[in-house]
Amino acid sequence: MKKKILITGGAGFIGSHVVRLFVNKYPEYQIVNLDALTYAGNLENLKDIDSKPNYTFVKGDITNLEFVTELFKDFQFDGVLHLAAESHVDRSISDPLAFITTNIVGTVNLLNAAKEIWKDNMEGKRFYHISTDEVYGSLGETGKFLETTPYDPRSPYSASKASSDHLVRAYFHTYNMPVVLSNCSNNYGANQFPEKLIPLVINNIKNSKPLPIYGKGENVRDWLFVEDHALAIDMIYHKGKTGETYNIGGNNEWTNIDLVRKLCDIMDKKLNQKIGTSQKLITFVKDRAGHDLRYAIDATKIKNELGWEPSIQFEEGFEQTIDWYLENTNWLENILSGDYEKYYEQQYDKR
Ligand SMILES: Cc1cn([C@H]2C[C@H](O)[C@@H](COP(=O)(O)OP(=O)(O)O[C@H]3O[C@H](CO)[C@@H](O)[C@H](O)[C@H]3O)O2)c(=O)[nH]c1=O
Repeated sequence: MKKKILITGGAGFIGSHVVRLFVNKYPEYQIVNLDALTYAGNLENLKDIDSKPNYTFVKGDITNLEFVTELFKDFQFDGVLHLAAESHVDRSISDPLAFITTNIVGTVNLLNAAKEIWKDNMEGKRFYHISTDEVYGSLGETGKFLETTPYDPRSPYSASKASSDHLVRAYFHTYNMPVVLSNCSNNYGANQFPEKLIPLVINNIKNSKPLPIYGKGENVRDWLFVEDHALAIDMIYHKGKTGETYNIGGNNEWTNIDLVRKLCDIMDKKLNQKIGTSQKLITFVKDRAGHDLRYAIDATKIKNELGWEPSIQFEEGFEQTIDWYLENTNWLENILSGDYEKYYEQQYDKR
């Protein structure tokens, strides 16, 4: 019988790349994509694979325990890759409760449902929790996050993810749940909702709108191509050690202002504009509350134990990403027809 794998949040940004990889690479698995299709989830992201025989989509909310319990009973999953989450830091500042509910309660619902169907035999089962490097807090100008770095989350978003990480580990220690975790740095690539820095800047340049830079733009992020993240997830799901955590990063640090300037120059070339045109749109705005200064990942463990390292050079991935957003204007228009415009105006008004 085919192994049944549940991927939560599969219609979202990172989730859609993981679903595509698993559906194409593992015809011997039945992949079930569970997604609530909130503002950032979009089935258009998966239209190339949605008629494959080993793929099933289920619309549903992980915060609904009854629904989750029934789903696990019906499908009897062998494995879970849990990516469903509220993920935008700014939204967590205006509405923390949504993050607590989805990221913490939602994770516990999945853990409980898996525990229930696996209680007699955990052999060959796996619960993989996909998380963020933001749980480690903020670095100064030097140093990197290791798997042993103490947790120090500073936004409602990162606190909710830290909490869910702790709960997943608690289920490992208390109930012997066969768990594995990973914490990844900032991702870029196709399908990312344009509230995040890179697609937001691309979209705003296209529409000659201001490019809001929080504070002085000196905050540093470590950028990883999303398809490389999906490959790391595949490796960890299949080869990671039970109970372990793996940090994933791009070894590719940029200050926000340098990244945005680079993006502006590439966009000018692509739009046949004079170099410097897009940079004029850069607007320094009030800083994000509690804005973490720097994230950087030490990805030695995953390299040494599993042989993973980023395969796509930043220049190549970045160019590919920009082209994707320029070519997929319908995707941008469709996803923006939801609540984004309203949200964006509210964020911007506050500054
Ligand atoms: C949206 C926006 C962001 N920024 C800044 C804030 C951050 O320092 C940097 C990137 O912002 P964001 O794209 O929102 O991403 P960030 O807060 O780093 O968090 C991302 O990366 C995390 C991993 O580090 C993920 O866990 C989060 O889900 C993901 O949203 O750019 C601006 O200066 N202006 C903006 O308009």
